[in-house]
Amino acid sequence: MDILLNVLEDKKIHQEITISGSKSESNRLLILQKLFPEISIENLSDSDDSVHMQHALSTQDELVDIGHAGTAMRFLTSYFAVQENRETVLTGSERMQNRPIEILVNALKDLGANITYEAKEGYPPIRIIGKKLIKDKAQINGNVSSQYISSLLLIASKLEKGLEIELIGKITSVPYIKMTLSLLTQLGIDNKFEGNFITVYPKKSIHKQTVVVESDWSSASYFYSIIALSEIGSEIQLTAYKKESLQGDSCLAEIYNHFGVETTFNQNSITLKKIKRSNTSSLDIDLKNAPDIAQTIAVTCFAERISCNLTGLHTLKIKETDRLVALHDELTKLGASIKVSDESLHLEVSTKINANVSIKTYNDHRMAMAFAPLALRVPIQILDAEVVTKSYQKFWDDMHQLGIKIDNI
Ligand SMILES: O=C(O)C1=C[C@@H](OP(=O)(O)O)[C@@H](O)[C@H](O)C1
Ligand SMILES: C=C(OP(=O)(O)O)C(=O)O
Repeated sequence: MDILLNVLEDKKIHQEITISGSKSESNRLLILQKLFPEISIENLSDSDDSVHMQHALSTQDELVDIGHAGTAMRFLTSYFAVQENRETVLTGSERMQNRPIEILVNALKDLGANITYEAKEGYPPIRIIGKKLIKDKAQINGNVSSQYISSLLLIASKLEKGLEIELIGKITSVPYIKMTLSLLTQLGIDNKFEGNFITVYPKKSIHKQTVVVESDWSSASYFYSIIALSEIGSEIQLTAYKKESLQGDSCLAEIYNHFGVETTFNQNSITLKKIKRSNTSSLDIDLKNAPDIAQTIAVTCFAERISCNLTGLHTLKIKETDRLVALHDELTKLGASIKVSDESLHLEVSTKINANVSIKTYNDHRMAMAFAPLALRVPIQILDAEVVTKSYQKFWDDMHQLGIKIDNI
């Protein structure tokens, strides 16, 4: 489905939007619920990635296909490794078969797991013969994806002696590791993170409890961008959010101050308000702790004529697409002057934004959603717009609710 977003004429926005639960929290809790049936979950994410996770956890089929869902691929690798008497072939989309998994597989094999590659060494599909793991110490490289670490942490309390993990090298996407540990703590599973060592203590069962998932902050980023581009006085209220978030992307509230967007925390929601024109001409932001909002910020800077230097982006090359190349190519079509390296992006101030450009999305939900706010400036075409469902089912309905007229092309 290719679509045209017409220019939003009335840029004074006043709307309320409800966003579904965080896909990161949801996919952790779905694994934990399978290990500890005492857990009930509220405000679960309705994303494709969480649907894939639920399906994978309920089927008895040998072949489990998780589509594009990185968290499902990584978290289920450890989960199936400890399912005794079960053999699983875990696979995903063509892109998933090119997203590396070797670091996690090696750590699990060191713990005693039986995992082999069905095709390319180091990549899905993988064959997992579930068994009891008896070792309690692992080492893992922390610089490629934090999901490998969260994956081990999620099963750790069910190992006989728990697990001590030594993280080697620099650690990336740390808030996602802390999210995993905070959820364990909330459930009553003891753990500690000191220096480069994380320990999770064994736990057989927990108290019956309900966990309410906070709504997804990465999804909120597109509304931050829209408010940044809107008229002064515009407001969007988003539910259900809280100040003490487990999600690292809640740093949006601070970052978007630079664009004149103020965040107010209400009881169960946030209000984003455009309070002033941005007086920033250049931004320098390290996003190693919040890689998923890099595309949103780059597009906001381009539209707001702010130059930016985004660093800490080394994980972007192995996400749904190579996001650095995708951003470079699509922003260039719009008239941007942009340079990327393997871990950074530098954008100069552009004098104009080309209209009616077709944005390719490369099977990446965030490419479609990050470019959508440009409809506050120029008409823009988004190709394969249905990709958004990976994380945000009703994204285009919500854009329509804001007043953006959308035509199929
Ligand atoms: O653990 C998680 O839920 C996630 C961790 C991050 O991945 P990396 O650790 O690979 O950067 C993030 O980009 C992804 O969208 C979700
Ligand atoms: C990188 C992402 O997801 P995953 O790695 O879980 O596929 C994302 O949602 O931006």
